[in-house]
Amino acid sequence: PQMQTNWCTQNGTEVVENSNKKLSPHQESVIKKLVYYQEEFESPSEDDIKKIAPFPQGEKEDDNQKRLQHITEMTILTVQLIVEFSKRVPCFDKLFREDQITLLKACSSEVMMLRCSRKYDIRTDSIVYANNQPYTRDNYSSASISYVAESLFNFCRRMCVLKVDNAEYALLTAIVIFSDRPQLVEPRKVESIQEQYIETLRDYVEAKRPMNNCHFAKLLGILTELRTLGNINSEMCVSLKVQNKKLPPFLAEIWDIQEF
Ligand SMILES: Cc1nc(-c2ccccc2Cl)n(NC(=O)c2ccc3c(c2C)OCCO3)c1C(C)C
Repeated sequence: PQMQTNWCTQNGTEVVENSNKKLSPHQESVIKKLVYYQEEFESPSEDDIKKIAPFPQGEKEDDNQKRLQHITEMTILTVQLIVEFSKRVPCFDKLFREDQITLLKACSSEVMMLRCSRKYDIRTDSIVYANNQPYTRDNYSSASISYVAESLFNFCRRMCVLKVDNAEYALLTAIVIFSDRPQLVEPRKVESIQEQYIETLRDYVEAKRPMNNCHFAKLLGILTELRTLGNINSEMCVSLKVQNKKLPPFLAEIWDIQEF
């Protein structure tokens, strides 16, 4: 049935507007594909997790480095999943290899935060990740990076309140991937691809929640927040380096920790 929105005009006569714009078949198939690959590359496999050094239990001081090591190795596995997902996002293969790498380096920490928020459990106020170990508050504090945990968990709670569904997560991830970044060879091309994903998200939200016209705006607000969180991550990487808590080469390279 045609969903209808009744708008009352000043003099009280009713103007009936047809509100549910349908998604085009193309948009439907893009969303289906994104959600499929989002599930496919959601968490590291059991075997991969077995290869990671176990998270040291107990409160020994020097274990801080080992705890950070554990978080770092889990992050490396997750970033690799993000790379696999990106390769299957429509239009990503239309970009120069150079721009694909620029986009992946810049979006990986932001997509990581987005992934964490999908795993956030508001009841236990923790991020229930693959082996429900690495991204918990006390793991962050015992890895002596507790100061960022607060803003990560606040972000996760905000996402929870917004009740973002799988399709919205997948579209948001695509929009984050095709964000404007420094040194792109084809910035206009990346921008026009992003615009298509933003339009699809808008049409999806309109079709799903016709009366809620600020939900889409709130979803776009998430992008700004992610940009800030990603920047804090970069600053943290530099400060870890200064504290001589070296990050593995893989992360140092993708997060551009300059060898100074
Ligand atoms: C190995 C490693 N893995 C992560 C990470 C872990 C989970 C989500 C996103 C990221 Cl980037 N981080 N970054 C953070 O944990 C991190 C950094 C800054 C933040 C932040 C997080 C989660 O959260 C929001 C505020 O700023 C690190 C380092 C560099 C320790």
